[in-house]
Amino acid sequence: MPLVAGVDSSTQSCKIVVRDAATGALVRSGSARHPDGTEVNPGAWWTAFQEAAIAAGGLADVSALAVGGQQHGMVVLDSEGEVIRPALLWNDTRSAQAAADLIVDLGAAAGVPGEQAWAEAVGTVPVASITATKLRWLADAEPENAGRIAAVALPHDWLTWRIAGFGPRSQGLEPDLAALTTDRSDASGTGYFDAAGSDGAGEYRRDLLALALRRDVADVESIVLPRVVAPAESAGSGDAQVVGDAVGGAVLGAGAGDNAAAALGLGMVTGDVAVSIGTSGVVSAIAGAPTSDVSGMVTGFADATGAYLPLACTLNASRVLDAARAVIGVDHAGLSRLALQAPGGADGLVLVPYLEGERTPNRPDATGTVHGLTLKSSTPEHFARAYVEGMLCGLADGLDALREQGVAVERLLLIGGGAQSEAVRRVAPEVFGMPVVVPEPGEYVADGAARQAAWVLTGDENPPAWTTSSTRTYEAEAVPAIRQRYAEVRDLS
Ligand SMILES: Nc1ncnc2c1ncn2[C@@H]1O[C@H](COP(=O)(O)OP(=O)(O)O)[C@@H](O)[C@H]1O
Ligand SMILES: O=C(CO)[C@@H](O)[C@H](O)COP(=O)(O)O
Repeated sequence: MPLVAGVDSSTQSCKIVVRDAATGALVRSGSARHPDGTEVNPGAWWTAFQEAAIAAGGLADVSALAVGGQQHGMVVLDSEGEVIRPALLWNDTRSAQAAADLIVDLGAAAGVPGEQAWAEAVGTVPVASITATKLRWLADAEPENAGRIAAVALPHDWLTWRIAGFGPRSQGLEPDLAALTTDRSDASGTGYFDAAGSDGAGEYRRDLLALALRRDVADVESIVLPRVVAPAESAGSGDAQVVGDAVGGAVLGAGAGDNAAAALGLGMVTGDVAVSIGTSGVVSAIAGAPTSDVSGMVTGFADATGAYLPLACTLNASRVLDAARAVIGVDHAGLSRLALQAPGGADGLVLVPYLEGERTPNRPDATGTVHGLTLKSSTPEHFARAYVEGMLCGLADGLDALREQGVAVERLLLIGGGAQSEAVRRVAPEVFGMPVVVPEPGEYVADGAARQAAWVLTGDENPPAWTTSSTRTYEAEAVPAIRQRYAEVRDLS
């Protein structure tokens, strides 16, 4: 019975699950940390992948493997396969001005408001997270580096390429840029890929790549963009020489952006909405048709099966809880306990959680603020509660934005590292105003990648019907005052 591996190369770590291809049963798993920071040398992802593979008991017996990864990161390669500069990650906000400039530029060219022009072109109004804005930043701030670009890839594309045995010539590897692959879900987050184009298969918009790099279209024709591999198509095979016996010639799946992979791992269907509390806070849903939100709150990405994945993403999620732990001096369990000891609404204490600036809404220079502090609310319990509520209010705004785009919201699934917090699980229904379903703790991005790998093995029309994990539903009376108070102060700072 063949085994498959799924990889989640996420912001904070690399996680690998090995599952039975037929049933989806978990066989073993491993993980390794990524370095901190919003600018990372991709070599660190490769190192972490190898460490995670060893922690997972090796991958020599695995028949297929696919990589889910943090979206949007800009990996620029020269003609020798060298990474030109460290990758700028999705949560790096230095390209905020570039995003604003690109909106103006496309609007001027199209003769309509820039937000409309982008929403119509690729379903997404650029913010600093989007890859195209990072390329514009590179063209402006580091023109010499921009001039050396031979290929642009995303984190999961680059890692798949390395696993397939390609890499920089300086390391004795074959720098075959034409062997770079991606998938429609991750490509849809670049800002230069129209997921709905070419009858829904998606197509690159080289004119937008050229706009980002301040060049003519003819000048970017030679830049290699990864080949977009179809959902159940093979992207090649792992090269044993590169990773010893770690990958052993496994068939490679296309891989996916992490949120699309999570949807596949959860077995999401229309009406399901995932609320993921990782480094990013993500509210996403499967949709049969593309969205184009000119407000920019919802990005019109693609899923990993050929459908769409409208999504609202905040910069401030699990790390808000980490920050609260640091401020109060407690561990995860302690923070949860304290938060649940304070009343709903924390007696008017509100945290606006823009600790890293914010992306949804687009406020890259914002900071976090605390409002309504009184003698009564000056307790660790109230602060713990305010941090949990503030983080969830940011996600509830994203959920509203999805509803405004006509997305059906029938079931909320709470996942990601932060969903392990009992306080988050219990406060979430009060804030969202509906029950939340918590699947058993797991690596749903890596699971989705594993399911994709199994799908490549079968070659069937649909992914294998793996049993989904058991869930627990958290119900509570809605506490509308939490969001009302948050809305009053959200835009004050
Ligand atoms: N029990 C817990 N309660 C709250 N947060 C937690 C808990 N366990 C882990 N986390 C947080 O989850 C985050 C990692 O989640 P993860 O989904 O793996 O993130 P990413 O995919 O962005 O790397 C960390 O910020 C960590 O502090
Ligand atoms: O930017 C987005 C989605 O648009 C983020 O969701 C990244 O894909 C990073 O994910 P995590 O590592 O936080 O899970």
